[in-house]
Amino acid sequence: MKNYQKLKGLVAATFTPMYPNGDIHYAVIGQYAQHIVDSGISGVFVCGTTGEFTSLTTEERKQILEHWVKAARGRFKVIAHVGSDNQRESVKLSRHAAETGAWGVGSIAPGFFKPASVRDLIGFFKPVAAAAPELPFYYYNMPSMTGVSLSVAQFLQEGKQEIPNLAGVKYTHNNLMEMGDCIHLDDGAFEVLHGYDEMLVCGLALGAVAGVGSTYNYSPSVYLNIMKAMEEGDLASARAFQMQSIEIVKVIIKYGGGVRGGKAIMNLIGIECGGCRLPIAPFEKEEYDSLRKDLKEIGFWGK
Ligand SMILES: CC(=O)N[C@@H]([C@@H](O)[C@H](O)[C@H](O)CO)[C@@H](O)CC(=O)C(=O)O
Repeated sequence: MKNYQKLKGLVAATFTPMYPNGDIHYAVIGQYAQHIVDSGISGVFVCGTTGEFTSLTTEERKQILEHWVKAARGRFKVIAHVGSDNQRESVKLSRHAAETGAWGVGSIAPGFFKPASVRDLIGFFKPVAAAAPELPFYYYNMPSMTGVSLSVAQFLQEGKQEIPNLAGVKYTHNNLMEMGDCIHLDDGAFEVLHGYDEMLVCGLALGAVAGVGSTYNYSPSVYLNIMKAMEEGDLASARAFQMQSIEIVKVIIKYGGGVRGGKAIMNLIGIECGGCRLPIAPFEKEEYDSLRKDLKEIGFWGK
């Protein structure tokens, strides 16, 4: 694996811009990338949950990644999510990510047929990571979606023996005890990327230094403020900013969660991400009016 600088700061889990008919609106990615630069975000995680990867074809995922790498122009790190229930598709995506010039790769566990053991999970990921041997590989742990609740610490320790480019884990779970364990495993040998935006302060308190999240796309300053306050040891301010994030997350939950609600907020801030693909329902005009009002009430647009 190449020598690389570990992740630090905010990594935005990107939305996939779409036209009203569901086709990918690739042209938006240039403007979106500039927004990422202007927001002070260090990287993007492309075609993950927020990017609706399960609703995209392999060819679309490749093209979306190519647009992001091109638009980034080295100004921020581009991590390709290459996960799939189909290991062979995942290998193809991983190889493509390396050829395209992605900075790193990540993969979620297969969730339909689930690995029964850590050994099986390692076996599943081994060729995927090996298809991009020079890039850091991150396990995307998200038991709420995959139903895979294997020990992450055990995966990291045993996985490192067989996956030389295993860099760490994108930890989207609220088991903070396990998360802390992973951060301190083998004297901090692994990167642990915090995954739940509404609890970022908890991950930072345990020693995480980077997070991957969907709400960073449209509220970067809230999270940059949390990071700054934590670095300065100003817990009261960090907590106050975290409460702002919680208010935002409460709003997106009301509108169907991070993908549906978040995409609608992106449209409201002027990055035309459009709607989601079914089975995520379209956003109605009246919902936009009500969302705008709810965001105003929590001071999203400023006082
Ligand atoms: C379950 C879920 O979608 N989690 C989000 C969070 O950013 C989430 O939207 C946020 O914490 C609000 O709950 C990210 O961890 C997902 C993510 O990184 C991705 O899109 O790959």
